[in-house]
Amino acid sequence: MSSTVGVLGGGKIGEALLGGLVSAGRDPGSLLVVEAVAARAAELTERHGITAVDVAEAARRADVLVVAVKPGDVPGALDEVSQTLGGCADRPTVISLAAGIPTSAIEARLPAGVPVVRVMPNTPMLVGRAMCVLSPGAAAGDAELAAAEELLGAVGRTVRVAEAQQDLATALSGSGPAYVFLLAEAMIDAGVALGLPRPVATELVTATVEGAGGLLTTPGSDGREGAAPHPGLLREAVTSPGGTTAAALGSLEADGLRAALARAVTAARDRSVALGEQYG
Ligand SMILES: NC(=O)C1=CN([C@@H]2O[C@H](COP(=O)(O)OP(=O)(O)OC[C@H]3O[C@@H](n4cnc5c(N)ncnc54)[C@H](OP(=O)(O)O)[C@@H]3O)[C@@H](O)[C@H]2O)C=CC1
Ligand SMILES: O=C(O)[C@@H]1CCC=N1
Repeated sequence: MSSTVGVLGGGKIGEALLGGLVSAGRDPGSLLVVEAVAARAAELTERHGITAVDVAEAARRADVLVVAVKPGDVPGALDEVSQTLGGCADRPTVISLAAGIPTSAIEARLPAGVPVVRVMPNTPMLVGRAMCVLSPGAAAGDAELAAAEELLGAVGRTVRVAEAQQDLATALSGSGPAYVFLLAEAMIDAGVALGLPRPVATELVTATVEGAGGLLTTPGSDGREGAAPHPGLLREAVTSPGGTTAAALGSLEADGLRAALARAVTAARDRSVALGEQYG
């Protein structure tokens, strides 16, 4: 029998996890959601066949309790969990998806010894293509970390990092899908501005992003066997001498795209640190 997973917060990332797990074949009967907005809870129940419960029931029944509320709501949600867990012999592993909040701050609000794993996921989880970055807290051993990896491995890839690197992981893979969506949106708008019908521009760009992602993740696609594809080599393969791509890349470099991205990732990293200081 599969373990019971309770998710606190049925928002964007909570649904990406729940929906991704159901799509990956998990029994919806093993999934609980605690959602503050009743209409949203009903929507999730209807859409994914999962069960909406209150926080006390989730804390009592879940083997794994996933915290998927906004960073500012984490202290309040953990206090509610803690009240229930105080009277429970069996305690779940707590997986926190909240940006910025250190495991030490989560542990401090829970009964002593509750294992905590900090995870930075991303929304491609909904379609089984998440990047989940994991760091164990003080009371999480190999068994809890392996269980978290097994759970999240069903909806994408997992990687372990030292907790000190979580804010940077948040800036790259947590927020990263939004950078790609912005790029896609801007490309579509440019195509429309130059005369393509929007549906055609959208199909061209989305297929291009998907295809480029396929090259980036297919070993040997840059002509080198046995090594991870290098983005620079893949870009060179598109760039004919004196051609259209060189003209476009020259324009992007002149407009400072690389520096803009570096500043954006730094801003996201700094914001993650600040969220931890504010709510941790
Ligand atoms: N969205 C993303 O791509 C990612 C998000 N995260 C992290 O996941 C967390 C959630 O983000 P996201 O899903 O985008 O946020 P959302 O606001 O979409 O979802 C949070 C949901 O939780 C509800 N909620 C608030 N407090 C409680 C509570 N005590 N019990 C039950 N439900 C509650 C909120 O209701 P209400 O609206 O009424 O407050 C809301 O519906 C954040 O900590 C974020 O840092 C991590 C990686 C990626
Ligand atoms: O924007 C945020 O704060 C969250 C964390 C990473 C992605 N979304």
